[in-house]
Amino acid sequence: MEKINIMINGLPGNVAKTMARSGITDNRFNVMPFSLTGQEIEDKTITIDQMRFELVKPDVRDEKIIRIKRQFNSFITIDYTHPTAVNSNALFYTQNQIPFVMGTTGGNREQLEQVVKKSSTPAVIAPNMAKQIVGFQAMMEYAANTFPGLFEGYTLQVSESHQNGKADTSGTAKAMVGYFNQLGANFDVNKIQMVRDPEVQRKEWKIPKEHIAGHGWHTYTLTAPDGSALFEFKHNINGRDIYVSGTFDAVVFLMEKLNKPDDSKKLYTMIDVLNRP
Ligand SMILES: NC(=O)C1=CN([C@@H]2O[C@H](COP(=O)(O)OP(=O)(O)OC[C@H]3O[C@@H](n4cnc5c(N)ncnc54)[C@H](OP(=O)(O)O)[C@@H]3O)[C@@H](O)[C@H]2O)C=CC1
Ligand SMILES: O=C(O)C1=N[C@H](C(=O)O)C[C@H](O)C1
Repeated sequence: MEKINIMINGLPGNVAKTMARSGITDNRFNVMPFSLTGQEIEDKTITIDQMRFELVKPDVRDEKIIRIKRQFNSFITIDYTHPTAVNSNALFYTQNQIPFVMGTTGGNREQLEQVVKKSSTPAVIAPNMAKQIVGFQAMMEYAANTFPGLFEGYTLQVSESHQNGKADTSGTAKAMVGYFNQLGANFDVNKIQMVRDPEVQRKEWKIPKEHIAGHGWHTYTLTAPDGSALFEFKHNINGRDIYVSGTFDAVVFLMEKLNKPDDSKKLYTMIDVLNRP
């Protein structure tokens, strides 16, 4: 089978690096030696496992992409950049007809979805690519659609802990709140408790020392009005390796969609990817 060209955007960021390391050794893919990066990055290149990537800043990307597209006439992009870049990057991909997997959280999510829906460019967008978490989301979606109001009157508490540099509230937690609200919880996403203090993470949350710099821990607690019942759901992820497999499945999924050009649907989630036959 022909290798799929992938461009991993967001280097030298943490998740983009994890994707690059795994992509280089995955024989389904040909990792392209370019990565969209932030305007402030000073280095012009970065080397990962002996592969050199040219870092492409926002002010030169319009010109650069013409040359990249000449060199690689078909490719799929993976975006693990910054919440402030989500909407402009999605616009860039759709304008240049580059199918993309958007793992980056934050930005204006409604606008993000609209841009894809109105375009001719397919994309998989999800705040969490860990397949086991996506499976949990699918269960929540089923419950929300099948038993709306099941937790009417219950009080919901949501807390999430991530590495200190994380810029936004957990996108996963926000998505989960959507399901809990369908189940009757009546919770405002602005009430999600964000923990970014390494000392609290180590001492109170007992997050292993070696993962303080890279983790995503989430707890959702539902308490009955009279306190007689409590339901708690947790997903605690150390490191970033778990996101690789789902992201790469999403790339393969998009490639299959591109090979079926009659499909008018353009916007997909990781639940669609998980449901792939
Ligand atoms: N969907 C999922 O499963 C997962 C999603 N994520 C999300 O992925 C995103 C990245 O996370 P992480 O790697 O930890 O973050 P980092 O801050 O480590 O990396 C982000 C990188 O993106 C760069 N960047 C900034 N602006 C742009 C731009 N316009 N175009 C391209 N690159 C840009 C940053 O540069 P600079 O430093 O100059 O700003 C930085 O190098 C976050 O939104 C995070 O929540 C993370 C894990 C899993
Ligand atoms: O920034 C992270 O690290 C993560 N971000 C995603 C989110 O905001 O939900 C997914 C995961 O929690 C890791």
